[in-house]
Amino acid sequence: MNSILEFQNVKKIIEGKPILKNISFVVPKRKIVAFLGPNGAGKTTTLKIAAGLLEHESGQIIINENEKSLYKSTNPVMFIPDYPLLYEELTGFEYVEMMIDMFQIKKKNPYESLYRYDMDDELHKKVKDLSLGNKKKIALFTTLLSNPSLLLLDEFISGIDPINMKIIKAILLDYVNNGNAILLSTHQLEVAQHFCDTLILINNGEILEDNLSITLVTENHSTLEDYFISTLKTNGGK
Ligand SMILES: Nc1ncnc2c1ncn2[C@@H]1O[C@H](COP(=O)(O)OP(=O)(O)OP(=O)(O)O)[C@@H](O)[C@H]1O
Repeated sequence: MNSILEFQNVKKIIEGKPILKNISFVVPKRKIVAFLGPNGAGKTTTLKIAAGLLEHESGQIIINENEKSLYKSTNPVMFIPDYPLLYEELTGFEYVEMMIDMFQIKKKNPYESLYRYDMDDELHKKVKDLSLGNKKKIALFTTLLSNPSLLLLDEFISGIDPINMKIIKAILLDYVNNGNAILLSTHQLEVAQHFCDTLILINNGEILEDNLSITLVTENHSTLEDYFISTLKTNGGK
């Protein structure tokens, strides 16, 4: 099996307006896929549909080779929004404990990989007093506890300093190398260029490019930003 997520002609209408116009794309196994597009292109809507948080009008969504409505086992797809919603009054540690209970994590030591997040002292603070970077690290740690095969990240890599970015990158790389995949929406093209394997480009609810190698893009354009701007221009801007 090579793909973890497949959208086939998925259509979404909101308030009578077509937001996704029969979109099709694939997220392959063991890849970090950059989901790129201008503001309002349809990225968050797509991620929410893939996560099961929004319904779609027509088309098929295949996850791990099962049609979405059929999957029943532990949730294979997890979504982290641009601003993680955590319980602000709990300490970081209490929040982690609560999620371990909630997901009924049966691992011998669910805290085993927590050291990688380098949060020792921070976990004793209330979530509301943590920096955005540390909130994102807690969201990532607790999300990965349930062993999803697909991680959907909406603007996750913004607002993270270079040290935390290095930590997060290493964790996410190990995650995909273990046979999983990530679909990551971002406007930070420089980060995407060095972090992602392939890209999907969406504009105005239509897929302009699917499964395009970022190495190939940067061979033909000086940067991902250059590719993004010129491709959108060719396709009539926003
Ligand atoms: N609940 C809603 N009601 C009305 N319109 C909506 C709703 N949700 C999304 N839209 C519209 O759908 C379109 C796509 O929105 P979406 O948030 O998916 O875009 P995006 O690519 O994630 O944008 P951004 O990069 O700015 O986050 C936009 O025109 C947006 O206004």
